[in-house]
Amino acid sequence: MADDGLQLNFAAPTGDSSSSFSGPNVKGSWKKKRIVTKIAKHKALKFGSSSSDRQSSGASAAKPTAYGDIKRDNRKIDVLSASSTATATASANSSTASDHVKVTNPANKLQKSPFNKQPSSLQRDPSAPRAGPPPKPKTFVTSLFSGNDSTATPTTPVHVADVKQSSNAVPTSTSDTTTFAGLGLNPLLISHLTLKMGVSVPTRIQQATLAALVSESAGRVWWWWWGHREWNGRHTDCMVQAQTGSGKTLAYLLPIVHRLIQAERELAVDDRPLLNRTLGTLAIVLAPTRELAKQINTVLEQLLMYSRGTGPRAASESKKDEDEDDNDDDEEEEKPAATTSSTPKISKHWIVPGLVVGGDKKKSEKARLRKGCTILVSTPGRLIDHLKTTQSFELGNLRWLVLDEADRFLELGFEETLRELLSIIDAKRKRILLTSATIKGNVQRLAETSLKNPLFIKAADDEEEAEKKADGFDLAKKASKGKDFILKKDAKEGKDEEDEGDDFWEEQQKRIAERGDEVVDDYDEPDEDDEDAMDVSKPSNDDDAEEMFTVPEQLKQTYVLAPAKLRLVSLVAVLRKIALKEKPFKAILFTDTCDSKPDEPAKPSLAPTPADTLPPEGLESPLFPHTRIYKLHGNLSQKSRDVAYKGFKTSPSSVLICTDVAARGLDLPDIGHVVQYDMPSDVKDYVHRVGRTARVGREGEAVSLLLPSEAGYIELLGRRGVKVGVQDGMELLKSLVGAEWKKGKGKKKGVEDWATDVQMMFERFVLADEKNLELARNAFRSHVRAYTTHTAAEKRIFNIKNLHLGHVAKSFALRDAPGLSMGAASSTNTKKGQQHGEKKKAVPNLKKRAYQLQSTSASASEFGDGGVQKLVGGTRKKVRVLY
Ligand SMILES: Nc1ncnc2c1ncn2[C@@H]1O[C@H](COP(=O)(O)OP(=O)(O)OP(=O)(O)O)[C@@H](O)[C@H]1O
Repeated sequence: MADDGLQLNFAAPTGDSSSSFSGPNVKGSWKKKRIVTKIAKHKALKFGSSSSDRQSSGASAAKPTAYGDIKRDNRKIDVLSASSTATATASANSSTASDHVKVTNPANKLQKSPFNKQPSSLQRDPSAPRAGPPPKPKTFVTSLFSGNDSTATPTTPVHVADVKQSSNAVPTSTSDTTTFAGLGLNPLLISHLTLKMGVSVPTRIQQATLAALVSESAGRVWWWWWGHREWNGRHTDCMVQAQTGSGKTLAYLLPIVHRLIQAERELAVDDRPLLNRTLGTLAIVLAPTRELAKQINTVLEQLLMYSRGTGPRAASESKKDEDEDDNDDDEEEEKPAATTSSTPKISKHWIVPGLVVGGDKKKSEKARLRKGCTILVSTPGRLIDHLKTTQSFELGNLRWLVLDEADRFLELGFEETLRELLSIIDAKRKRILLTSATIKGNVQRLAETSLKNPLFIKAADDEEEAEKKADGFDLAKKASKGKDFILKKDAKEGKDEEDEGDDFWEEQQKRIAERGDEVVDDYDEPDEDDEDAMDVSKPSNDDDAEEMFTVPEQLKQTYVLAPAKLRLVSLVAVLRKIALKEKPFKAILFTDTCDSKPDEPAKPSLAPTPADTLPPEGLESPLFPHTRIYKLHGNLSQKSRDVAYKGFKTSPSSVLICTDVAARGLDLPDIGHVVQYDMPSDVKDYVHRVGRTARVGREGEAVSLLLPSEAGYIELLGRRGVKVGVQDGMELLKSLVGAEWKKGKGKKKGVEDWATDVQMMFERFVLADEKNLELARNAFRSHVRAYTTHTAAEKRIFNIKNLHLGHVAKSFALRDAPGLSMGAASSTNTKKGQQHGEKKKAVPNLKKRAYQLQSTSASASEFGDGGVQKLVGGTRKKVRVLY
């Protein structure tokens, strides 16, 4: 091991943490002691020093544990079969459980974690020579496996989640009413979808939206086009909800394109179409992130190739326009689109896609808008910008507005912006669609106040319901918590259950009127005197807290309870395990924040190079052979974002370290794994994050790393319909064996040694350079800051007062917790908000939550016994701001 002034010690800190620091120079005997300790530990690990050994050596309180006996059988993930009454040990012995995930209730039984080793002196081989008290080492001594939080090791399984059939897959059984043709989709589109896009059967949500928005008699197109708002009975607007990866993008694009084609045909006079791009923008699709907007635009471009075959004019229109528009040449004549003989012909193509997103050149966007973009995909900030500054942006004929990931807009503080936008186009609009896998109360509120008599369209969750749908277009009509209104068969004939629906909306209106303006307090510290509020097993009072979610059933979700000191090595272990098992593989690694400075990685790089050299084009780390690691977060330049995203997509084996900027909508079919190093600040984001894998019926796995103190999160997820099984933490660490940056570093003796070595590699890497150190410190601060931003429902679990900052520092490869300045990020966020034209009041009130903590290396060291409590002296208000 390179001499970095640091030695390892598996002895746990005693009550007096300072004893771990300085002492007389007894180097020789210390080394000897360490060797002896290691031998004893190695023996214990290798030859079955299990609970009984530990009990006899002072660990008598430790019970057999659900995860963690190192000598246990070699199952990869601890995917356990369990009944509600089986004990964890029984579960562990089940051998046929590989298809099951054991879901435990962490709040049930708590016991010691194997992560939390007894002092190594207690494990010493009694025959080992030892004279007198152990000498105190001169150097800084640390152990990953002692002094860990062992408060919440789950043991009692409460639910077995059988892996069912894929729930977001394309249905296998079809009938007339569940095919594109049966649903009345334009034949041009059907043949294009089948021949060119590999889409031959609609997914359930596509069936539902097509049934609602397409199955109209052709004659109605006239009425629709010329301004009859309520052409489909009474419903003009829709909310569309379906699981992640269930095909929502085509679910809303297909009806739009279909309608435009129909309108073109209906309105042609003597084969001369009346419609052309000079009508301006007829449909706008808004996406919360640039990557998602680009992805939607790509799908749209592919779809609009329907009429071209070999002459994809519209698809290349954007690119061509960009080039032309850069020269500001807007004199271009419309040219007829080429068609192939294999697809039905239309005389001229006029549906032109357009993309305007932040980070792109505004000048060329303006020129494109001036020429006319029939369907425009945009991010909200840039759209507002054009609405305000681009005079030639024609919206007089706008017929559709789609908010993809609608709830995300509201979270980002765009509610006012959206209302502004809706009010601008309200007089002209014909249809607004809100879509998401998670439609929260805030979206419903927006719908209540801004949508006209909306339909709630939800995909059937199971085959049975899908079958029902085949019989009669079930459309969940209106949403209320836990209550859907299903349109019966006769809805198709124009008889829906509108009375019931109207009552619902009237009630909602009343509720809003009674409630008055809501004051949102965005840092609601849980009241510790309120027992209910602090009890994780009880539902929160949060208005949205008990919303139920569904995730794809074929998605295997597990969690690992890793004490803070072991979080970093556990993360490496998770990724190594994937890398060793699957070649090639793609994984997304979510972290909670990016650093506040541009172009710095969200976390210390997973490669042994200076942290800020994790470049857009990625790096390979010897820890994960043949795997390229990329980073993506909102503070990167657009160019870096594009390069990183493209690199991640095209590399055979790759990991994308990212923030929630990649949580929504991104569709990469080959992502097999999602890893969460930090939990998102809202359960619904958990659903979106894990939804990056297991798309359209494919397999996928999601692993979350939780602190023992956060174990209540699993119960909370369970209450919201998301069942997560447990993984064996110590078992997982076995994949660290062989992990090193340089070969030949001496014989490793056990998993703990490997884990410690990996941790040391990171720490040395961070210590090697002041810049790395600062990056790691920033990441630590960002993390602690982000920890305070959980929703009210989760603050009981993610309570900053539970954190041991010294241990948390370890998870950032720091040896001591740096000082915290909680207000530091507000400026970044504020800037961001302003950049998006956000009103001041919509900016999260960071000032309120930005209490400042002062730490010293002694009090916040991993050896200190204090977490935040010590630093804040019990309550936040008493904190002194020292710098
Ligand atoms: N009918 C279909 N048959 C086969 N594949 C489909 C079908 N419809 C969509 N897909 C594919 O499914 C994938 C996921 O689609 P999409 O991104 O629209 O899902 P989503 O529901 O919007 O997911 P998220 O909620 O995560 O944004 C895409 O790769 C798309 O090409």
